[in-house]
Amino acid sequence: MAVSDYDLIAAWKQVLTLSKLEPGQIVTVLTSSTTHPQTLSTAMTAVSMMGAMVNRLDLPPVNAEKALSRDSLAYLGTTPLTGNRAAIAALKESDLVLDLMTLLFSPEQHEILSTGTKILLAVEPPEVLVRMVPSADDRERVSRAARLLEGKKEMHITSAAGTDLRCPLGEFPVIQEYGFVDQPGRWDHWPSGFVLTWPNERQTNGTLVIDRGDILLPMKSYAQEAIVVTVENGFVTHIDGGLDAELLSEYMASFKDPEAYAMSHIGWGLQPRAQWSTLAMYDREATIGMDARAFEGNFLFSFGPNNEAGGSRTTACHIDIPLRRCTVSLDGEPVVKDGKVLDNFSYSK
Ligand SMILES: O=c1ccc(O)c[nH]1
Repeated sequence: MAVSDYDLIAAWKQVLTLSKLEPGQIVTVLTSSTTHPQTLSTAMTAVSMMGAMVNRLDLPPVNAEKALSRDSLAYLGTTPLTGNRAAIAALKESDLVLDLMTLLFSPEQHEILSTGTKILLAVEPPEVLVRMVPSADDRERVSRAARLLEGKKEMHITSAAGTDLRCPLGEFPVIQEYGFVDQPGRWDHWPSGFVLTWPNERQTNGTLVIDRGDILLPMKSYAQEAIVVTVENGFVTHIDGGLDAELLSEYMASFKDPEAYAMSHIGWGLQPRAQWSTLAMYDREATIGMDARAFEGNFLFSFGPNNEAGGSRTTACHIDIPLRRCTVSLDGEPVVKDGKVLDNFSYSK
């Protein structure tokens, strides 16, 4: 559904206000060849309307010779910033970077954040941005879930489909994604609405069953039949099933990188305006699938990098898989039951 400039400018002003943008601050909008023109023009207009100074830094796309997909989250690590001292210097000097290109999981992103620069990723289509424009309620919902996760020793995930995975916790921080950057040095992603952390390195054991209807990203497909994934000491050792399992296996194997099989982030969805069914309404390349990552009550797990959380794994292969109908327990206490965020923590729309 098309969006008017008026509505998208209003959405940008809401996000920038929640991100505490001040008059006179410097904002750099980071773009590349896939940046949506309306997202770009309305971002620059909204920043100027709020009295901040706006730059645009346009960088050429990279990885074409390596990536098997045009999804900006499918091939990670090297970005147009890699080795680009002048561009990195400009972003470090900015108070806020609006990333309309995708730096996520890049080492350079951390270097820039460490100077206090805030980075907000926004690459979904305009109507998805407007539908899930973040709110203070989103932050409240996610931060309450984060407080539940802080300090816990184990996340145990089960499902009727057969998932039974134990993830010892404590080595990595809890990360909140609620769609705006209200603290210096914070990164966030608009749209989002989930809490995540990483399991202790090499300590996850058990089985993950990707059931019929669960979503594979960046494939952006709904599994047609169950895929059974075995995890031993933090790494995937078996991927069994039919064609979907074969496609996932072959894709991961194409990276020829053992780190691709490592457990990456785990957590659960908390965005009531995100829907499991949305992905079925879009062409594969029209979205990066944030509805799938954020719909309320999912169990979102991933394989591959952990540099986002301070780890050393920067593998280019990054798989995100949100499961429906799981029970997620923290030190024996369920926070999500059969895909429903528990009443004491559920949130009105
Ligand atoms: O916002 C995101 C997007 C992808 C991902 O793996 C984590 N967070």
